[in-house]
Amino acid sequence: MQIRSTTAQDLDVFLRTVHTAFGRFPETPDAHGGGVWWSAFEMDRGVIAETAGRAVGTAISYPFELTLPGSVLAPAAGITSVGVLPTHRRQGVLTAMMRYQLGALRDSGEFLSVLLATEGGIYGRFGYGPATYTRRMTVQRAQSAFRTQVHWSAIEVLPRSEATEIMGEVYDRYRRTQPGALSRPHRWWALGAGMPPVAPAPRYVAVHRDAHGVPDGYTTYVLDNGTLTIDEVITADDAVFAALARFALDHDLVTEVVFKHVPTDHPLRWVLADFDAGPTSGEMDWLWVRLLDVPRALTARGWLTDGEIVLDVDDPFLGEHHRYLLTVEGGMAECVETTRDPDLSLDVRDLGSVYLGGTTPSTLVRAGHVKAHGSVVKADALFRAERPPHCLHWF
Ligand SMILES: CC(=O)SCCNC(=O)CCNC(=O)[C@H](O)C(C)(C)COP(=O)(O)OP(=O)(O)OC[C@H]1O[C@@H](n2cnc3c(N)ncnc32)[C@H](O)[C@@H]1OP(=O)(O)O
Repeated sequence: MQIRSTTAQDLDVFLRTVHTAFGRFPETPDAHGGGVWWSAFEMDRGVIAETAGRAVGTAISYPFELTLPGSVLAPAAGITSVGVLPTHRRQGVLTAMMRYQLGALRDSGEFLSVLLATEGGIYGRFGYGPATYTRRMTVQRAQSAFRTQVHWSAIEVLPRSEATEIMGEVYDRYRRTQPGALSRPHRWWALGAGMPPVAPAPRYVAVHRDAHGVPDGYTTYVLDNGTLTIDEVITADDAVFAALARFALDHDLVTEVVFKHVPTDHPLRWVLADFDAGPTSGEMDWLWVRLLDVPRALTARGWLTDGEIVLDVDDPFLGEHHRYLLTVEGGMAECVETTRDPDLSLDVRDLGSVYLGGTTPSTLVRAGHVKAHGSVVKADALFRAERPPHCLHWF
């Protein structure tokens, strides 16, 4: 078997192979080559596995910016379209592609990689840990009174085709403040790549404007048989979120509103007068994080609490084991190798899970994955983020 990087000439064979791996026929792109989930690929970022000159496996990465705690923007390679032909599975093709791809990313200076996993059992062995979570919230309109009245007069409903630029701008402001959020490059919006609501699927877009008429929030939704389903509410302002939620809940012909993606501990539940009016369900992992360079990743993120901690980090896939002293002062961290006794011994995949603050080290200690050599209270306080990380981007 051979693994090689792809070029623009490989697009057809890449798509044929990945569609066969997923058992799906490709959709037809629009006249400009866009409108399908893969249209924003950069083909020089892909890999193909071949046996006897025939493609049997694929993977590619997007050059994202990931928002870290402390509103720090960091480059992150978003791996996607991982597929191995049904006839070639469980023979180490994915393992070989991962080794090639993670090695190439490290060589090019990347220190973080992210992905969305189709199955929870695949990526831990490669050093990825689940790091953001999402769930749905369903509010019955009849029970939807807010504790404090909210007005939404500054909202306008636009056709999807007229809202692309506004959505791109509002999304970009939002994602800079939300730990766990990913950039959506202009090319991605322009080509209508991805999945609904960003792909040109039938959706309405409600845009909220501030006192100067500048868009500061939007929501994309569709109403079917009394259920108004909201794909995403995008704003950096919680009051605007409440206004857009009220708009949806005040919509005629609606019996319930389903917010498809809300982060853990979102204030919407508390905005409702009746706490039980916003039950949540369908909690799932979303973004998985892999640290490719532990000191660079740890010193890149912002920190809310001063302190120091010694981490003994095992990386079985890359065959590495290092002990680091992390010292945080004034929100900035230093990270150096040390021989001091560790506070925590952990696998790099578990470090990926706590990195954005979405999972506490103590949860993983209680799960038996992470070993604490003493109290874990300090580690929990250190890794906390300003708010639970959340990612809405599908790729
Ligand atoms: C980021 C993304 O793109 S997610 C998309 C992932 N792709 C898919 O779901 C498409 C359908 N599935 C596939 O194409 C393939 O089955 C893949 C890509 C998931 C796995 O490819 P393979 O070449 O079979 O993996 P490989 O042989 O390298 O397996 C490595 C190890 O992972 C395990 N593994 C592989 N797939 C799975 C799985 N779905 N669930 C649990 N374990 C798995 C294997 O058992 C093996 O374990 P071992 O080392 O203990 O023997």
